[in-house]
Amino acid sequence: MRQRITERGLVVSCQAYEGEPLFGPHHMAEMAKAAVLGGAVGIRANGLADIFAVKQAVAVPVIGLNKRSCEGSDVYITPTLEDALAVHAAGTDIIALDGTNRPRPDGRTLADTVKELKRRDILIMADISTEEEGRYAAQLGVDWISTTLSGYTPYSTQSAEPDIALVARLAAAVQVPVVAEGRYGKPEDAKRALDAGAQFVVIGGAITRPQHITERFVHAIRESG
Ligand SMILES: CC(=O)N[C@H](C=O)[C@@H](O)[C@H](O)[C@H](O)COP(=O)(O)O
Repeated sequence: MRQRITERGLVVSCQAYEGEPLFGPHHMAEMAKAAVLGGAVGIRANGLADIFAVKQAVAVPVIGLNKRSCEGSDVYITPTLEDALAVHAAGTDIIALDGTNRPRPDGRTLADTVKELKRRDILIMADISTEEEGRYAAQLGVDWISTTLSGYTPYSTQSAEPDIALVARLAAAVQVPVVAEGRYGKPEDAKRALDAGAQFVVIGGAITRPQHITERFVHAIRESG
């Protein structure tokens, strides 16, 4: 039985890139266990092997995606219907996919893709970058709208800070639950996003990428010294 995330709270995104010390399903599954011990209400995981391992390791719902760059398309978060079905087959509870209306590598529109997944009763989180994209994805019938891509498309707000204003605008505009994601580095920002109307906040690097956490401390020490 695939699980929904019904609670308000924190979801931890456990992702490492190839070449990083923590890359690999074993490390990500252990990271997920640690996140759940800390109170996470869900885990976000990338890649089929990581999704499978994380599902075995924790009982909370898992949001799965498959990041893949494809020639001729800027869409890389679960870019095709085939990717989405593979993520589903790996056991994920919720599929995260690019929720923008940009051309997709398989030639399907976002609407076609959502329709096919909904026909199979699959839970979908749409990763969007603007209010307009969020409104459109909500209209298509996705289950969550996440601000994941704000700052990562050339036409969205560019900032080093999380886009809490977008969370607030979406929460007022759509009936679908809104997720705050992207550049949440401080607990007080996560709290502000929930106060702005997010159902939950997804935090990645600030919790699960020790090399970046270390770098932040090292820079702060250098600046002060
Ligand atoms: C833009 C994009 O590709 N975001 C990815 C989505 O899965 C991940 O690289 C992020 O780590 C995740 O969204 C959490 O964000 P942050 O690591 O900033 O807390």
